Amino acid sequence: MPSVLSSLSTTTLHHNRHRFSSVPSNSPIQFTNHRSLTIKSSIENKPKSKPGSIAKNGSWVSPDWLTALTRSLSTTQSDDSNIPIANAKLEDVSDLLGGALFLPLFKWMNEYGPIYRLAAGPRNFVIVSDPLIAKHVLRNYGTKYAKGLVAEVSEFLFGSGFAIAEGSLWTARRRAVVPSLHKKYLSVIVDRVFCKCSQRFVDKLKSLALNGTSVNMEEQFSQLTLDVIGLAVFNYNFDSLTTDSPVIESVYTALKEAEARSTDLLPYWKASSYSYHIKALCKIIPRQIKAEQAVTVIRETVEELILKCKEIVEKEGERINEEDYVNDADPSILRFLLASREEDPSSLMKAQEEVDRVLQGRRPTYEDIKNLKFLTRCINESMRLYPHPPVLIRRAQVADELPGNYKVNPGQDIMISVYNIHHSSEVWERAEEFIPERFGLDGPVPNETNTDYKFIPFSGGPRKCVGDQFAMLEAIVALAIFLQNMDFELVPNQKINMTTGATIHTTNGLYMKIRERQINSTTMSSM
Ligand code: HEM
Repeated sequence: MPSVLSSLSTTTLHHNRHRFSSVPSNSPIQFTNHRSLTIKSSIENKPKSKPGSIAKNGSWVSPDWLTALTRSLSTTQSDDSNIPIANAKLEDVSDLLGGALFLPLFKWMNEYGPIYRLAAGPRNFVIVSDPLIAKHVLRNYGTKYAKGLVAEVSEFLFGSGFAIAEGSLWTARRRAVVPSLHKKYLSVIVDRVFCKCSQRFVDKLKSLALNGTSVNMEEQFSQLTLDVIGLAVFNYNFDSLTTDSPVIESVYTALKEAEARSTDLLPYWKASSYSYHIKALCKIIPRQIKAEQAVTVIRETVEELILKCKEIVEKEGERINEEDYVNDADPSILRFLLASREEDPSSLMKAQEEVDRVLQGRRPTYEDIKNLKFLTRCINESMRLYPHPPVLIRRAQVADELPGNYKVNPGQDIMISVYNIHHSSEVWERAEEFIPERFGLDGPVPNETNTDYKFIPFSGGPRKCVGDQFAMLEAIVALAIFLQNMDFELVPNQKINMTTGATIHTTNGLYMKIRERQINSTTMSSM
């Protein structure tokens, strides 16, 4: 584990490289049957507290100022929770506030175990890195747990939108949206939307390849995603592949603001709803000005889309509820898969061979997807290593006892670190390595149920992502068409730092040299 810790402390993907390799037949990570995976479990493991760093029942030794603050806030309550308290250091906290939120959480998991308490600003969070505790919390949404803090800090962006709504409003919206993402709809948009947008995407890349310039692939994939969601959900052509769109930057800014609000020492933005003076203050604070401008761009775009959509629907004589639209897609599964390309050309070659064999040079159809098994596992494995969002947030509604005999009080904020669960060596063999075969090519596509919450990129329980099939199909089609048409290599010596704005992305982009691929048609047909 020390090597993992040291590589993470650099907070760069560049240093945190994965060695790709295949799983030997005697590996403990195998499908035992077609329904479930056998993977090491972690719940039996007791917290690995360092001697002297924390005392039993949460009293602290050598607390930093933030830990001390938590203590002062909670001294009135007796802590019989059994949950160890992480000793937050100033340097860790600056990482937490300005950089990639999930990296210090991983560091503390290795010090304090699969559950610990952490002070962040005036709040304290219980950080969960164990699949069974995550399962308990996520599945008990609606009875024992709510979204809580997520709704509070994102209200400025989403209003009472679907993703953060609670109670009967959420139930009604979920019931309305889920049926619209059914198989028939998905099979139609594979050709009409995913293939169409991906083809435009590679056509643009081919022209960029002629210039020989380095291409920021993160930006290109973000534009592809925006085009897909515009066309699929709103029947609207953003055409952001050929014209600049301010929406992507605005979404990043707004999500970063939501994340910052969850750990702000002084939640002054909250007071703006009742104090004129503080409201005025928000108008001159640069971070708030930027956030407000971003939200305006997003609102105007969404309003324009809804108007267009209404026109279309009214022509077709149907009614539509404007708040039932969502856009949660993010292409990082693609870009991080590509980032790993340099480290094991054999995985890339295997994926490219599969694409050539299955597609024989044509565009993918819905029926082809189930045969692109290795490509799908590469995406699953990328989502294990780079889950976005890397943390899920819930708030306890009642007193509860978590698996492992940990107690939480009503109102307790909980962060489920998906990143920690996915990177834990207690949960996964060779957790830091990129091994697409770990999921087994002939078994089911991994999800929270068949891995018992060890693999939860789309969350689990009642608030699980409704767009998981949509997102997977989009990624498979886009990547298949990309690999079919292009060869690429990372621009050497670039530092690829991770950051978060609710989801994982890079700080300065991800640059690649790309060129059009020459496919030998005789080789292809002989496969
Ligand atoms: C790779 C892409 C995606 C990932 C990793 C992802 C991940 C997630 C996760 C983790 C949640 C649950 C958050 C929680 O439990 O608190 C979620 C919720 C949601 N996602 Fe996705 N998502 C993706 C793409 C999409 C797409 C394409 C759509 C729509 C077509 C979508 C629609 C939604 C909606 C509506 C919710 C809220 C569900 C609810 O609260 O009941 N997502 N997503």
